[in-house]
Amino acid sequence: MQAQDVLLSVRGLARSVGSRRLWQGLDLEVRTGERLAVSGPSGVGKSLLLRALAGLDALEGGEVWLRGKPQSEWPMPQFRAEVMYLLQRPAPASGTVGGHLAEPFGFRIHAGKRYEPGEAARLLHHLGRPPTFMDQDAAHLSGGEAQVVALVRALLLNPTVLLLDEATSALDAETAELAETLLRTWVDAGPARALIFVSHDRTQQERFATRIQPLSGVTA
Ligand SMILES: Nc1ncnc2c1ncn2[C@@H]1O[C@H](COP(=O)(O)OP(=O)(O)OP(=O)(O)O)[C@@H](O)[C@H]1O
Repeated sequence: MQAQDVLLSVRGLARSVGSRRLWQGLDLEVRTGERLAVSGPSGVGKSLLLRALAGLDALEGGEVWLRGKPQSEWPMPQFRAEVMYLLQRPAPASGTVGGHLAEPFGFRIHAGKRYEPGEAARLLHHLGRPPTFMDQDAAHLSGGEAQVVALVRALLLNPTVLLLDEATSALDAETAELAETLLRTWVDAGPARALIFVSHDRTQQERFATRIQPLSGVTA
């Protein structure tokens, strides 16, 4: 593999909460085509690691790199358009599902992208949602439906790296596997895509990950 295959990496990352040091000297990287699982016991800092990778929390030590350039040198909106973080409980949305999916295409940072309703419908269909789902009230979705919408919204925006923080945890087993198929296809379609995910479901980790990185194993 070439150095340019590395899409996202961290070097020497440190994080404390209060007086407790969670990790320091943490190194990690994800390359084109990878589906990296970050594993570890509750409270080890998996979510905080994904938040650091996404540029959502200030770094205490170390540096995050995207495609060979430090996070600090990226305009943050552009960085966040390339490194997208999906959390377990997506923020409440308003309007219809279709409107919510189309909304970010009106943001300046996504100006070069075009909303394709047909593609949105195809992805929703793959995840078992009927055509009428587009007209449903986005504010009153179930936990699993909200995860489906968040996932489809992210895929439509086509980032470079997707960070999934228990982002399929509310889905039934069948839909979770359909989501994995969709994500696998998305990563493989490239040319330069990868994802990092956190899941408490050990069978999902083993089934879906191309590599598993134990967080405790990288703590200095
Ligand atoms: N904003 C915060 N302020 C203070 N402590 C925090 C904050 N966010 C997280 N923590 C603490 O940091 C530690 C790591 O949290 P994090 O959510 O990253 O763990 P995790 O490994 O994802 O856990 P889980 O598997 O239970 O989701 C926990 O002990 C948590 O209580």
